[in-house]
Amino acid sequence: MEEKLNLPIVDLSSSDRASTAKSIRQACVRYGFFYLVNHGVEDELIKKVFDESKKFFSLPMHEKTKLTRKEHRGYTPLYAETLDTSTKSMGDLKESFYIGPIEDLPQSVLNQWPSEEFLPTWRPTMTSYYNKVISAAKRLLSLIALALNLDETYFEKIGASHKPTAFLRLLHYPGEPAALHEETYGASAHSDYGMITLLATEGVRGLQICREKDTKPQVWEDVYHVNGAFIVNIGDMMERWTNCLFRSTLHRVILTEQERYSVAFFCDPNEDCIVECLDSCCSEISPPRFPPVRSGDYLQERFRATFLKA
Ligand SMILES: O=C(O)CCC(=O)C(=O)O
Ligand SMILES: [Fe+2]
Repeated sequence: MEEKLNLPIVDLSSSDRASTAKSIRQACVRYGFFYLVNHGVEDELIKKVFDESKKFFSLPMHEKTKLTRKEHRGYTPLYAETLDTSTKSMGDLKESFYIGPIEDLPQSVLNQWPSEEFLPTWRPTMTSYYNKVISAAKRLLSLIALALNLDETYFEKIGASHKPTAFLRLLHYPGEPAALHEETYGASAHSDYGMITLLATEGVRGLQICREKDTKPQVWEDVYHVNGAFIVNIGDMMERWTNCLFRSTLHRVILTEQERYSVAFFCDPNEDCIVECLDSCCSEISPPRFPPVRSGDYLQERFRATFLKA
C-alpha cells in the first residue's frame, strides 16, 4: 500500500526563527509544499469566509455574471480557465471569484463587490481575511528569506513584498456529474505563478501533487486537510529566484461526487519587481536557468495563456 503523504508542518509563531527557517528550507527543497500553523488567522474568520463564499456561489447566475472578471477581479464561470495548457479538455470545472489588492489606490477601485442588498457582510469579511492573510504571508516571506540565508527583509528591500500583487481567490468545484469526460479536472495540472500560495480547505478531498513531473506515468498524491492549517506552496517566480532550489510543484484538483470549496491566496511580487536568480543560488557550474523577468509581465502572460476563453 502506498504511504500517505506527510507534508512538513511549519509553525509561524515559533520564537526559534532559525530552526523554523531550516524546516521551511527542507520543505521547499523536498516538496515545495507544507502546512502552516499558528498563522494568526482565526478559525472563526476562515469559517465565515467559507460561509460567505458559499452564499455568493449559490446566487442566481445572472447576479454572478454582473461581476464577470475584469482586470483580473470578479467572477469566472465554469470552464473559463484551463490551467493545463497542454490538455484538450473544454476547461476546468470550477467557478471562482478574484479579489485584488484592497488598500492601495488606484488598484483597489478595480475590485468588484457583490451587492450589499444580497450579501451585506461579504465585503467586510473578505477585507478582513485579505488583510490578515497578507500579514501572515509577509511574516512567512521573511522566514523564507532567512531560509535562503538572506537578510529577513530581503523581499521587502527588492520591492517584492512591499505592496505585493496579492489575489484572494474563492473557488467552488461542483460535485462530479456522472458522465464527465475523464480529462476534466476541477483544476488541471499546473504550478502557481508567483511567490507563495496560502490555501484554506475544509476537508473535502481533491488536491493532489506530483513530485516528479517528468517521471512517466506521473504519480499523484493526495494532500490532506489539516484543521487550522494553511496549505502553503511555492510558486514559479520563487522557483526562478532560487534557480529551482525551491520547487514550484505540479498540482491539480480532481473531481469527486462531493462538491468542494477552497480559498486560495496568491502572494505574488509587486508588478515592477524584477525576478532574477539570487547570487547564492547560481555559480559557474550552475548558471541561472531563467532570464530575469518583470513580475507584472510574467503574470500577464500566464493569465493570458490560461484564460483564453474568458
Ligand atoms: O482548490 C485547491 O485545492 C487548489 C487550487 C489551486 O491550486 C489554484 O487555484 O491554483
Ligand atoms: Fe494552484
